[in-house]
Parts: sequence; structure tokens; C-alpha cells
Amino acid sequence: MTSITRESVVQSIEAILVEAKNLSDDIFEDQIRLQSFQRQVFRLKNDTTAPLERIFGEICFQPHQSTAVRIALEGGWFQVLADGKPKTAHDISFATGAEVQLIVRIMMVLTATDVVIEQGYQTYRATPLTQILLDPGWANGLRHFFDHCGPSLINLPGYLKQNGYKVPQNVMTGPFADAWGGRNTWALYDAEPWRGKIFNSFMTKWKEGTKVWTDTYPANVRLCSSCEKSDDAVLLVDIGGGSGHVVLDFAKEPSNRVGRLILQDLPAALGDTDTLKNHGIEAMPYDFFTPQPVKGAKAYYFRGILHDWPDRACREILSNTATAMRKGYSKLLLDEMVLPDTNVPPKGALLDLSMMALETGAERTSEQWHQLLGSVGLRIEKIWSTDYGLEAVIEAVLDA
Ligand SMILES: C[S@@+](CC[C@H](N)C(=O)[O-])C[C@H]1O[C@@H](n2cnc3c(N)ncnc32)[C@H](O)[C@@H]1O
Repeated sequence: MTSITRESVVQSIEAILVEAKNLSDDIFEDQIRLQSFQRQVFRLKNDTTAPLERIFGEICFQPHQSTAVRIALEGGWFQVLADGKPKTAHDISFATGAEVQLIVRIMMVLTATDVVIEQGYQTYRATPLTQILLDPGWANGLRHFFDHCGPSLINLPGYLKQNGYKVPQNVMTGPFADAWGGRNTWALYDAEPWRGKIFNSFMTKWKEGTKVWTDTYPANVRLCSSCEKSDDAVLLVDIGGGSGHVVLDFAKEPSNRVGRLILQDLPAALGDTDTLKNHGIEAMPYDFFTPQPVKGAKAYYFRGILHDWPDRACREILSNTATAMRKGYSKLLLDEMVLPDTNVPPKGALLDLSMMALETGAERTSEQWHQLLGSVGLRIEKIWSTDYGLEAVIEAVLDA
């Protein structure tokens, strides 16, 4: 372990300054540079915090921070701050009915962690964070991770110990089912549809917050130009596409209208099929653990599906697709993360743990993707990727 001295702190700050000068004018525009800068700032902050302080000031108390945000969200307190003007605990109490002393105690956590600004004595102001949580989609993201993933995460250390510290492989007996009375995520959403709505609303929002897959993958060159020219020809099947936000987006581009577009999911997830029909998209109930009924499409597209499942289930899903693919013509497209082998950014690492807790799934490295696809007779032609692989499209074909 290298010891931290005043000199090494000064050197780190100088290195950070160089990184800062390399940021683009709009710092959020170039994510690669921003993440490299953030990593150095994060490391300096950690290096200059005593280890005991890190354990008891940060790690032990992370759940407390999310709990405080979750309470304020559900209590409607962020709504009261929405106009950007300072509000007292009494104002929030008057608007929401919460007791003043409770507001003061929870706000103490939120101001200490910079979620809310403390403007003066028992007086609070919104931050960009609280403004984001006013959006129902992002608020549902917090609900999803806290309410659905939370119990499974808290259960995970005991679950893994009990099961001999092995990667969970069975979704029916995995950590989520163990924490939720034997139900996996999809069974829970089925039994309590309002939870499924929370999840779907978050997924739709999440999609808005990330790159469009066709920014990473040149669909025009790789798919549209070689799609068969006949009325029956299927250009793209979006499998497990939820209510269809991705395929609807894809359909808006006239140059993508060179073949049929099909959306598949479980019946309950398909949503409003009239909107789809109006955009010329066919909605088709389909369970991806059964053989794919659409044969010989140009592309079979999965977004954020395989990271939900352990390897054995993925092999089943992929085999069901591979049998419908036409050799030398069809492509399998996986819109997924491809984790770097080292220095995985926090977003990738923490999502991987969420996938284990939520669905017994995993984020995968390039080698893991090669192995998984190779095991069912598929070959990766190219991984199209940006942002350290956190946005990637894996393009595969039937192996020779
Ligand atoms: C993480 S969401 C991804 C949704 C969409 N692809 C997106 O990126 O927004 C997983 C999707 O898989 C669907 N799903 C789960 N089990 C399925 C099954 N057996 N057959 C088909 N779809 C399934 C869910 O209904 C859900 O829409």
C-alpha cells in the first residue's frame, strides 16, 4: 500500500487539473473523458479519507442515504421544493401532513449528503438531483432499485453463505426468490401488476437517458441494405421488447422501413398494441423459452434481456432463436453491456450486482459473451461499442 503524503496529494490534484482541461466545454458530452476525470477525483477523495471514516462514514451508511431519499420521495417532499424557492420544514409539513420533527431529521441526512441544500435554519432548497426525481420515470427507477432489488441485496450475503458462495444459477431458487417468498421478478410483477408498471416506466425512461442503439450500430449498412425485398421479409424482431419503445423509435426512420417490424413479449407486457399498429409494427405474444416462430428474419434483436438471466437460461433463449435464423443471412443483435476486463466503471459493476440480486443475471465481459454464444453454435462477428463497452451491440451469426 502506498502511503498518502501532502506531496502525493498535490501531484494527484495536478493530474486532475490536466484531465479537467481536457474535458469538453459541455462536460457531459464526452463521457469517456468525464469518467476518467471522475475516477481520479473519486480516488483522491478516497485516498484522503481515513479508512475507518470510509467504513463508518460511507460504506455502513449507504443504505441510510437511499432510505432518506426514498422517504422524501414517497412523502412528496421533493414536490414541495419543485419551484426552486427555499421552503421551511413547516412549509413541507403544511403541504404534505408530515410531522415537522420527522422532516427535520430526514432532511438532516439529505442536506449532509448534498441531496438537498440547507438554506438556513430548518430551511431547504432543491438541487438538480431532487429535480430529476420529480420525473415519474426516474422516481420509479429509485422505487425499483430500492423496493424490488433492496430486499434481495440485503438478503444476498446470507443467501450466498448458505449456498456455498457460488454464482446463483437458478432464477426459481435465486436470491430474489429467496427474499420474495419464492417468486422471481417476473412472477412478482405478474401477481402485483403495479410493480410491473413501476419497472416498465423506469425502463422507458432509462432508454431515453441512454444512446439510441443505432448510434452505436450502423443498422442501415448492416441490415437494411441486405434485407430481402419481398412483402413477407422481416427486417427486425424485437424480442422481449416490452411495450415497444425501441422498435417504435426504429420505425420512425423511413430508411428502416424496408421489411416487417415485429415486437414480441409476454402478453401482459405488450401494452397498447393500437399505437404499434398505427406505426406498422406487428405485436406478437411470445415466450422466449419456446421456439421462435418467426423464421429467417434479417435481425433478431434483444435489448437488456440476457443480462437478466443466468448462463443456462441464456443458452435456452439463444438456442430457441438460433433455430429460426437463416445461415449466411440472419443476424442476432444483443444490445447489452460488454464489461472491460479491468477497471470496470461503477455503473457496470453495480449493475452487475443488481442483476445478480434481481434476476440471477449478470453483466458479461467480451470473453464471456464469446463463450456463451459459441456454446449454442453462434459466432460473434463484431462488438460495436462506445463508452467503455457500457453501450454495446453484439452482432452474431450462425457459425459455419
Ligand atoms: C429488462 S426488460 C427489457 C425490455 C426492453 N427490451 C427494453 O430494453 O426496454 C425485460 C423484458 O423481458 C420480458 N420477458 C421476461 N420473460 C420473458 C419471456 N419468457 N418471454 C418473453 N419476454 C419475456 C419482460 O416482459 C420485459 O419486457
